[in-house]
Amino acid sequence: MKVAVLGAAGGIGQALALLLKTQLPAGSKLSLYDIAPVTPGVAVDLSHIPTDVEVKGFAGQDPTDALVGADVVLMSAGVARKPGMDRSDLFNINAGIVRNLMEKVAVTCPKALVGIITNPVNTTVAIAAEVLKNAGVYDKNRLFGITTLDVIRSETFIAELKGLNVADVKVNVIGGHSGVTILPLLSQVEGVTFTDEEVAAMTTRIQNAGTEVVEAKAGGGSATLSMGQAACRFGLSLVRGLQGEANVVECAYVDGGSEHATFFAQPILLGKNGVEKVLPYGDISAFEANARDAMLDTLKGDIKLGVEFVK
Ligand SMILES: NC(=O)C1=CN([C@@H]2O[C@H](COP(=O)(O)OP(=O)(O)OC[C@H]3O[C@@H](n4cnc5c(N)ncnc54)[C@H](O)[C@@H]3O)[C@@H](O)[C@H]2O)C=CC1
Ligand SMILES: O=C([O-])CC(=O)C(=O)O
Repeated sequence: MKVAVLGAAGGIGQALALLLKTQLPAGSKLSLYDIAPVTPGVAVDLSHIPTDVEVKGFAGQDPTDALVGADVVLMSAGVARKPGMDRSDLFNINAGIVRNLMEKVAVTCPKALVGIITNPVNTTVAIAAEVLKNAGVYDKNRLFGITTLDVIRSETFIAELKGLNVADVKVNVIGGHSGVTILPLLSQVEGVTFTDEEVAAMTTRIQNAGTEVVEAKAGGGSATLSMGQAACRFGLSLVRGLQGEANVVECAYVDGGSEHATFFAQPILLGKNGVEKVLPYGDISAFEANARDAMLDTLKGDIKLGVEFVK
């Protein structure tokens, strides 16, 4: 199994690479790419950790060498938010970065499962899809916007509020990955009841959790360590699916035939070809149905921006 991380010298990339070096199945290969010249050194550093995962690092303008033979590509290349910015403010720089990297993915490892971390995810995933379509290699089951950070935040915050063991808390987060498009389905969390006030406050906290980190880091970037953990969880789930493990389910932002929008985050069953099955997200409360319907214009606008950028 070969996993490539693009943007590997950054805050997320280094945390993710460390977690993958220690958690990928024995015999895996980890390929690190970033434009930053330090990247081969990051790989040498990691290679001194005694696990059976071979690490190689690549720097420079061309990711091709890092992508050859990749089964999974996780992309966090790009710029991060500073206080006062919205995720959509990253579009101007990150749209071109994602397009250029995806053009290389399309040529070098068109069958790889690709997980996009780079913001604004609602838009960058649409960009990635258009690039793959233009290259004639698009498979909607192999492209994912990684929204796992919204899931792990939800699990953490709910466990804290309700005094639960976080390992027992499971929650689906649907929609997209910014502001009102992030919708945790609190009504489905087993063994927990929330007052209306708690639902409103918890939903807002989860939607604003990225900003919480951006403000706390005071100009030093956005979530990197929790995102490293989230991307590792999702990347390992992709690998487990590829290896034929049964019942691997994650929420992700996919082109899954949703009635709501071309791309929509919801639970998916992962398998040997990526998305095995898009799962229904189940019954939701009136509050959640309202929030879902209210987000759709924003989400569709974000997607359109990505499609038009490539056209
Ligand atoms: N999906 C999600 O839930 C989350 C997404 N993010 C996003 O992830 C992205 C990365 O965040 P950080 O790692 O904190 O940023 P960072 O600035 O620490 O790292 C980004 C890395 O990308 C590299 N890079 C820039 N252009 C590149 C190119 N053309 N090819 C290869 N590498 C390139 C930079 O050299 C840098 O090492 C941001 O867009 C951020 O908004 C952040 C947190 C959560
Ligand atoms: O908020 C940001 O800019 C980074 C991000 O996507 C998150 O932490 O959820």
